[in-house]
Amino acid sequence: MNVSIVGSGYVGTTVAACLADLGHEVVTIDIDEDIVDTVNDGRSPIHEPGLDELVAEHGGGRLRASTDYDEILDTELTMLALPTPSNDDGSIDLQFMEAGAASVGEALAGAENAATDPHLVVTKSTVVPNTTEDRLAPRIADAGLERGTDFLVASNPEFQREGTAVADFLNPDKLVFGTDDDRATALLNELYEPLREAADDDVPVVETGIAEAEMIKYANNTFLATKVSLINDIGNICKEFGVDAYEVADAIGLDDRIGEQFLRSGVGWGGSCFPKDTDAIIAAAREQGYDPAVLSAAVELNDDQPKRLLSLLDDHVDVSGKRIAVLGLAFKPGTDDIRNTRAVPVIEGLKERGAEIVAYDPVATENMRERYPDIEYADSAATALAGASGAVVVTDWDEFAALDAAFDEMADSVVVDGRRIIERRDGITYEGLTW
Ligand SMILES: NC(=O)C1=CN([C@@H]2O[C@H](COP(=O)(O)OP(=O)(O)OC[C@H]3O[C@@H](n4cnc5c(N)ncnc54)[C@H](O)[C@@H]3O)[C@@H](O)[C@H]2O)C=CC1
Ligand SMILES: O=C(O)[C@H]1O[C@H](OP(=O)(O)OP(=O)(O)OC[C@H]2O[C@@H](n3ccc(=O)[nH]c3=O)[C@H](O)[C@@H]2O)[C@H](O)[C@@H](O)[C@@H]1O
Repeated sequence: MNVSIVGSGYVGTTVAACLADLGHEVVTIDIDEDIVDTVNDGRSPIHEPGLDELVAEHGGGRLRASTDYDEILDTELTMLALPTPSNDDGSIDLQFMEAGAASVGEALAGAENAATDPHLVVTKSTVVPNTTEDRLAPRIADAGLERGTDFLVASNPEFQREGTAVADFLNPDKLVFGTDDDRATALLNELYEPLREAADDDVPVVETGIAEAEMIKYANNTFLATKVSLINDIGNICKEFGVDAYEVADAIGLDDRIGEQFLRSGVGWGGSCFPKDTDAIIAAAREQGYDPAVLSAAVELNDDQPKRLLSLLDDHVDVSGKRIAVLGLAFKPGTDDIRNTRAVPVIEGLKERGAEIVAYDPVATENMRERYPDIEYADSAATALAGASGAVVVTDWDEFAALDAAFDEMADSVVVDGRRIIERRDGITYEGLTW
């Protein structure tokens, strides 16, 4: 199939490269010329394992990028993979989605030889229920187009994680097709047929309504975020009792009804989506007159975990004027993404205490330097630790597990681990956040 994807960021580029790898002809459309040039040169605009290879193989060939919305005219369907950031009140800012939908409509309306089949516009981004219906379809129609004749809309939320996006996209637990027209369902089935054939296991397809599909995405993300907050709550109780929360989690994870995943307690959840999506669905629910108590508590608990980490550090070191190492800046390992990383509240707390911060991350340093140009960045964990009077671990990068002799070079070997990643215990003052 010929496919266009508007927005060539984390999701758009990953989906595009994977669809090209599965045999589709894909063009991404982005307003950022650097991103477009990068993709066409066969380079990935983002750090994501496996993506460099796919873009190198298909970039400039079956995978192209452009700034020109008219490219969608040669395609059968267009996915909107545009940002849906938070407004100050937590609701989602739809300006990028609406701008993209309007541009798609204008391109379709300006076609000299209008296609006979309606063009399918798929909402890939995460949007609250009824957004596609109430806010996006009307923007497409604004160009003088008729829904059902000139265009169709659908929701096909994406469940990939950063750091494993390529593998997740190619082997999803499920595909969700939210449609109100059989022609849209048929196009989505055709789009994903090669993926389902190539996947390691059977991939269930959930065919549902558009608003249901939009809500499934929020239910999925907020359920997982709440699961982590719940294990953090349990972990905080464990710490009070001197109980190892990881042994507890391993045991409860054996119960199929609980499941072993997302039971790693620690400094909490960050990233571009859990915080944003939780806030967005809480704001949307409140607008309807419902106040989601559990989700609000999950957010509150998550906000407290970095404070608990720093308070454990305070128990051992007065950090004012002392060199303190922050190990890990990305919101999770495998990515250079620092959006809503727990490292930010940790750095803020250390700054408030007057600490001299030295930070290290294998890939996210440059992104963090833009946000905090004034702190010191080390080029290795060992360099960050050398001479430090304390260290906090914020991201569970594998390389931190093996740190050993580097702790002996600290001025005072106090290590507060927010991710249960450090293996060394002997000869250092080690505090786990929930163990
Ligand atoms: N990052 C992730 O792992 C996941 C994100 N999502 C959702 O997918 C959506 C997109 O997220 P990301 O890919 O992370 O965003 P992103 O910020 O990485 O990428 C968005 C891209 O859209 C481009 N753009 C902005 N306005 C445009 C316009 N009018 N026309 C063309 N291009 C434009 C930007 O230049 C940027 O390259 C969000 O709703 C997010 O919640 C869903 C699942 C996973
Ligand atoms: O909508 C999205 O963008 C994506 O959000 C999450 O993916 P992602 O944020 O990339 O990463 P996760 O692996 O879910 O981790 C999120 C945060 O939770 C934290 N986490 C995760 C698991 C755990 O057991 N403990 C824990 O603290 C991680 O450190 C990280 O800060 C979801 O897992 C994806 O399904 C979804 O598509």
